[in-house]
Amino acid sequence: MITAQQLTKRYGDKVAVDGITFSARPGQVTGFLGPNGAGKSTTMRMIVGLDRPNAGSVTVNGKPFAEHRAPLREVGSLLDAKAVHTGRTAFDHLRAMAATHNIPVARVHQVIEMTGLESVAKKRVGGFSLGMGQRLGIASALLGDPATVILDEPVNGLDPEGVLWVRRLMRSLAAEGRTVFLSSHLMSEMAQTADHIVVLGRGRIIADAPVSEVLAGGAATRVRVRTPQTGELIGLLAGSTVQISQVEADVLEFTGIDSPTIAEAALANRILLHELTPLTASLEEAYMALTNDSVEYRTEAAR
Ligand SMILES: Nc1ncnc2c1ncn2[C@@H]1O[C@H](COP(=O)(O)OP(=O)(O)OP(=O)(O)O)[C@@H](O)[C@H]1O
Repeated sequence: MITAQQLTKRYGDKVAVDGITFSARPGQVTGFLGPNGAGKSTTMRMIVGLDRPNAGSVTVNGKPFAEHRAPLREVGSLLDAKAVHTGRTAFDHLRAMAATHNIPVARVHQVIEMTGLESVAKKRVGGFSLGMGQRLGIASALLGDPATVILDEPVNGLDPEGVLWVRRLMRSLAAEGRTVFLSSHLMSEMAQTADHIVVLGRGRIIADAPVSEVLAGGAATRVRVRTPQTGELIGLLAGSTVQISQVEADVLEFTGIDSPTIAEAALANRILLHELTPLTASLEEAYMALTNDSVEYRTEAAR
């Protein structure tokens, strides 16, 4: 369980994390989403005691991270996959970590197997690909068999098979009753992995809800209508709460009105419809709608 209350971090004048309150619960995968610079990494660093909050607090399994006697057994984290001594082999790296916490070597073998690193365990970490580095980072995070797992962008650099593997692993860790907290700037990835998401924008929480709710509430649903009588249908339905855009000569897209209402109005006015399709917003669209005003750096094209 992770519980943050009014958690705040400033760097000089910059407020990186602005009084956020949220929790990540056992048995669930909680996705921590936000555009670049939103404050995700800073929050994660505070959770594991690498950064000190200026105000507020955050606890893991009921205590601040630093107060746990054997933190690796409570919280496993992957914050920077490159922060590994590159001259060591993967096995030696894990064995050295295990030794600091009296974790038996048998567990080192177990996590190597769990993360598919058997064939490279005796190779130097310096020669690892990004994907292997991520696997090693995840192996390190799981070493202490922790109740809470925190991973910053865990699928970064992984190929599609690796992405699928991480997704399944995260689901299985949550199914075992662990708290799984993952960050990403991609909603599409979280949609398939997380039960609950917390969305951050410019250091503040802009959504904290089950994935299904964010999808339903994030963006207005559109309806696509194909009709040879576009002019008549526009004349009939255009109003202050209904927006209509003409997509093709005979295709309109409506927002602010649902498909049964359009069908009934068309029937009553003898307007022929060739197609009537509700277009539910994708999670990606819902996320874009949510974070639209909170992107710190934006390319000209996306403005
Ligand atoms: N050590 C630091 N000194 C000064 N500013 C910092 C420092 N670390 C982070 N920041 C600033 O705080 C804000 C939040 O950064 P953070 O890395 O937490 O965001 P993020 O959501 O993890 O982004 P990304 O997805 O790019 O990793 C950014 O504006 C960043 O420039």
